[in-house]
Amino acid sequence: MTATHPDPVAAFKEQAAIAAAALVQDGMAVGLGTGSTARFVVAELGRRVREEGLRIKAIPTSSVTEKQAREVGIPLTTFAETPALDIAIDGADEIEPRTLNLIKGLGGALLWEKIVASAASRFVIVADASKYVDHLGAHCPLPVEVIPFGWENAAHKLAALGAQATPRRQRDGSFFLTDEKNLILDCVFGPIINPDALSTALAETVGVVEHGLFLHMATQTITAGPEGLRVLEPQKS
Ligand SMILES: O=C[C@H](O)[C@H](O)[C@H](O)COP(=O)(O)O
Repeated sequence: MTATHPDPVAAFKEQAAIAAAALVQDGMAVGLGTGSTARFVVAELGRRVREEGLRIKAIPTSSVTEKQAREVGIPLTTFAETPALDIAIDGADEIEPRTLNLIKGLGGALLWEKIVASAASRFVIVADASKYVDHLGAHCPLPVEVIPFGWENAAHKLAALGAQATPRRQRDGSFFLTDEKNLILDCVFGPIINPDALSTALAETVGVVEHGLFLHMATQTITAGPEGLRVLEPQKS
């Protein structure tokens, strides 16, 4: 299958997605990511299930992806049935190319995404080449999922860590709610020089359920851009 999308950035996403979907083999348990790039992965895996008889079972990372997976005919499983996954394939908002540390969650699915990624032997990221940055936080806010009760208190604590924290809202002004009915605080930290320290501080913040720093998790990134496909693995420090 080759990428066909008329929009060039979407075509790069589709190209990366098709290359990553080719890593999935018969019998695998697969984590299905969320977002505009992961959407192409789910579409391609669905095509392989229908046209090539690929036998897989999958766990989706959001209700949106679950709906798409059902529509394209991918059999779903649960962690009760399948506690470990062979591979998870997902998008990213920012990628640090040396470590493959990531920011994820601009689509609001970071909590289920991190659970699924942590259950997978291989965590493959698909993206267009514009997602590479020198330092995480350079362009994107860091999404932080917090429980609704006392979210202002959590925002205050995040401000003390250096963030400008804004609750994500929908077009009608109401709060955006995650699949777990939590809120997202979009936190502008600027370039994050020590992501490990920030990750630890966020994990210790009461009221924070999870955050969008995915550190030391990605085993491979597959990106596509004007220079073609690029496959990276984390460099040993
Ligand atoms: O919550 C959303 C996810 O982390 C997405 O995988 C991420 O935002 C990348 O999405 P996209 O492929 O649409 O840029």
